[in-house]
Amino acid sequence: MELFSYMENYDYEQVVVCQDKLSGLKAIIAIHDTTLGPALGGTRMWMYETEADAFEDALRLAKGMTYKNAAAGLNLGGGKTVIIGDPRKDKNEEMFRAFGRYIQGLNGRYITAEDVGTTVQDMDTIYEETDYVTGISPAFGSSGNPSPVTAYGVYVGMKAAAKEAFGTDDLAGKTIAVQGVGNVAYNLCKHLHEEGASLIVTDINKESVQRAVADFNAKAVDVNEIYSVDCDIFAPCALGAIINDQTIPQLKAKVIAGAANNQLKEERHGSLIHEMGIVYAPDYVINAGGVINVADELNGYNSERALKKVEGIYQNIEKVFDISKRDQIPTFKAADRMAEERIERMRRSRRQFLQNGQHILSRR
Ligand SMILES: NC(=O)C1=CN([C@@H]2O[C@H](COP(=O)(O)OP(=O)(O)OC[C@H]3O[C@@H](n4cnc5c(N)ncnc54)[C@H](O)[C@@H]3O)[C@@H](O)[C@H]2O)C=CC1
Ligand SMILES: CC(C)CC(=O)C(=O)O
Repeated sequence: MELFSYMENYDYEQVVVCQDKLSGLKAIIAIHDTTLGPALGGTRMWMYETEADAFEDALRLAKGMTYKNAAAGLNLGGGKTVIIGDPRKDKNEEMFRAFGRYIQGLNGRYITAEDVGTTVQDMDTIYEETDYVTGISPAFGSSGNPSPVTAYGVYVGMKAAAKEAFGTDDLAGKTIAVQGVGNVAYNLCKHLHEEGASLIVTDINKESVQRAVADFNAKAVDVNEIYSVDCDIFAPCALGAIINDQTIPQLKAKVIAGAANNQLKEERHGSLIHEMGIVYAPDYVINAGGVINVADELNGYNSERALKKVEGIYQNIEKVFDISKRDQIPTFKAADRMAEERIERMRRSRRQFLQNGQHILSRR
């Protein structure tokens, strides 16, 4: 990847590469755009096969956060971090404390939280070194693990997508195929099971599958079967780029509505599923519950206020469908249009987020 031409092409502000030999920290902080405010996005820890894969994931995720925060009506820009390593065996306290010092050095331009492979405990460790972290333990007056709230947002967004596809937002009796039953999707399955939906699940982690089968009477399938099972709704809740040339021909679902970031491998795949008549709930609109929840910490966390805003994902998904039909464009483009119009309106009045005065999260 030619990093500078990629950054120039997609308007990235900053990429910070961090290493700490003692702890083994290898992190890439990507800040895409801070027109709306400080960049907020989670920290993902994953066993990337190559450094190029890690850079690509960080950059794609960071841009996704710009659009997610804009579309959710937040005064936040987009950024994300990836840490290269196995979250099950490479973590140590020094790693996250060193990472926290790198974040503190950005002086509030980037605020982190959880994502795949990181936990509330990791955020608490980061909090030892920097103010610019959210999703930390409620003991600190914070919002805790964002995953259950993300799951609730995906649940209400999925209901809006079902109404568009089936004429009703009642999910009772619907068959939903869930890819990846981790933090978010386990909580999503709880909501769906309680509403009377039938669940088909898969995961590379067998224990996660067994838990979903036991708790929600889910049917388990192999990871490669999930795309072709007979279902009404496909819910991608694992990693990105899974809507692609290999998987699209297998799909039987009428709706795609899931938590995973960057579900479309390329934009053309969003156009392809639109032409096939599949109702696609854009990933960064439907999965914004987590960031809406942690963003509420910037005003002094109030769970009731945050959840009320998360429920608005239902109307936000409906707004995307309205734009798609009005302008005759795929839903992923309608979501981009909604986000870009908000950013442009704000860009006319200010440029990058610069730290002036006391940052609300600043304790030092
Ligand atoms: N945690 C949150 O609040 C938010 C998460 N997201 C996105 O939602 C997705 C899930 O996030 P979490 O639940 O937090 O992560 P997680 O790591 O708890 O769950 C992901 C699950 O997917 C499984 N998985 C990975 N590759 C797979 C594959 N090829 N096939 C089947 N399963 C596979 C993993 O084993 C894991 O159980 C990610 O894309 C994340 O970026 C988006 C917004 C907020
Ligand atoms: C609070 C975080 C989970 C936000 C984030 O990184 C995301 O929505 O992907």
